[in-house]
Amino acid sequence: MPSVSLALCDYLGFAPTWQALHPVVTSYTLFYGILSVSVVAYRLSPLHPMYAFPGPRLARFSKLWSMWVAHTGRQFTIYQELHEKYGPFVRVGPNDLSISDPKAIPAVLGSGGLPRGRFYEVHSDPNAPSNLVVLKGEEHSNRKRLWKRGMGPEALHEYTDMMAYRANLFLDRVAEVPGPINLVPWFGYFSFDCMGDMIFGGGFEMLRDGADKDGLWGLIEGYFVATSFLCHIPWIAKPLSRIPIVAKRFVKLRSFGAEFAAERVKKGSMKKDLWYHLIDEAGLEKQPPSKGSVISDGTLAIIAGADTSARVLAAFFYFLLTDPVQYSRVRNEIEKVFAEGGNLLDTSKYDDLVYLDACITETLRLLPPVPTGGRRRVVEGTGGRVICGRFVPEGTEIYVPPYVLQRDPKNFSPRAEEFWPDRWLQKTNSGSLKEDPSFVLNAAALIPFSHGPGMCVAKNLARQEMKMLVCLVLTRYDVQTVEGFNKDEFLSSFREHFVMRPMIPLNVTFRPRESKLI
Ligand code: HEM
Repeated sequence: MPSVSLALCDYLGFAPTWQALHPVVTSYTLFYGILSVSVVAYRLSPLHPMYAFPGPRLARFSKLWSMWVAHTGRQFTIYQELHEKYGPFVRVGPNDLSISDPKAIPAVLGSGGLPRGRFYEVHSDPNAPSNLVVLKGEEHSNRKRLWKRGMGPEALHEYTDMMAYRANLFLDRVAEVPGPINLVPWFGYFSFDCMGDMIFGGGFEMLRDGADKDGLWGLIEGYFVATSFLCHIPWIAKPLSRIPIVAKRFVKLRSFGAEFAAERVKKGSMKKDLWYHLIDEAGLEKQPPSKGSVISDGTLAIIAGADTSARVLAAFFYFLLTDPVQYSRVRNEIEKVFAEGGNLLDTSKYDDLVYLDACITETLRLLPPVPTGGRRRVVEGTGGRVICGRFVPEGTEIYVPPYVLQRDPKNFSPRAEEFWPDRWLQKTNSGSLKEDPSFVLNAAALIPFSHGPGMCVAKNLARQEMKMLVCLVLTRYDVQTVEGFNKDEFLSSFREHFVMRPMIPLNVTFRPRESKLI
């Protein structure tokens, strides 16, 4: 081989340079070759502290396996199959574990559990202040206090009018569009507009345009695809972010946030929107947050909030539209709760929509928008952790995957893989199944919003937003999937890049109906 390259260099006229470089190149190649072989041998050997955990051989020695899995977008089903094969602990990377034992939920995600892993480093913009998801410890709790104020019952009440405006606009716009409508982007327009109003006092107008004209949604989807790869090699994220062409998504996202924030500050707001709470306009904090950190958090809210809610709405309508019995039950319940002349925007009645609530919960169980979840880390220097009776060495990153837990018959039985909202009503009614020993409902294993200190701040907001739109749509329209819609194909088209989304349209028709509700 060296003689071939020498001959080639000679032919090209590089021979003297090559001769000088040859020993250096050979030493480096040898050094890195031996190093790589030793690392791989160590990772596969019984000397590695993770040796006892079973898992695919390729995953044990290289991150390339995880990157391949991320590339398929089927990480959630691949992990489910691995757990079926290997049991509750699976080694899914050289130093990565996936645990599907519900007892791991408090141990890993709960307070006193583990901090977020290096996974999240790629979600941090190196040129902007950290957002909530990247902060740790006390800094995280301090910032979360502001978020909690912005998501409390009083604040939610304040957002109702904004949501109602967008939900009504949705109804008007779908009636104007000729022919069948693909619900997937339209739910996106709705939830992006809601988030924009709530955080920055408006500005997106995707529903009005019937399009994502500024490419914001596309930008976020691309961001999720990129980060779902990079989170497996977070050490590369920082150097990459210095390359302008790679960093452009961050820069664009940041400038979106900054532009909307500038507009919000200029216009002010008559409402106590989320910005009001995050920037602490009420002056409740000893140390008010910087404008930069609020821009980072506002951008995070768009990234974390719009896509997720839109995906749940699409999944919810999919289940309902493919099951006429459930569809009628939900609509009948809405009409009963609001009775004649009732106001569908009266959110205080939403707690009475028990069956609708069960349907939303069942959707979140079967298709959680963040199906594998973010990793947590056993921090170096802590000496490791015992989790569910097994010693886990320091430096390990741990998944507790919602999709796997929520479809496990040990947690939800019978019909673990089926849409069966009634399972959620057995605990409130003295349902006949409650006494049946084969009936299992382990509500603690339901974690679509995660659990513990890193849990979603906005789960009540998300539920309220979904309920409002469902109430309005189902009472004003008869909605049907178009002829030829293939329900199995739609279901198997879901792909995960941190957030899970369907890759084919959910085409429907809207037929107006008479309703006495307003
Ligand atoms: C159905 C809709 C939603 C789902 C399923 C969902 C799910 C999640 C999950 C699983 C996490 C934890 C991620 C992790 O730690 O690995 C999370 C965190 C978060 N979510 Fe949501 N989310 C939803 C809607 C929203 C909305 C509407 C907003 C914003 C207005 C939002 C803002 C956040 C924030 C700020 C965090 C970080 C919390 C923290 O670090 O303490 N989410 N969400």
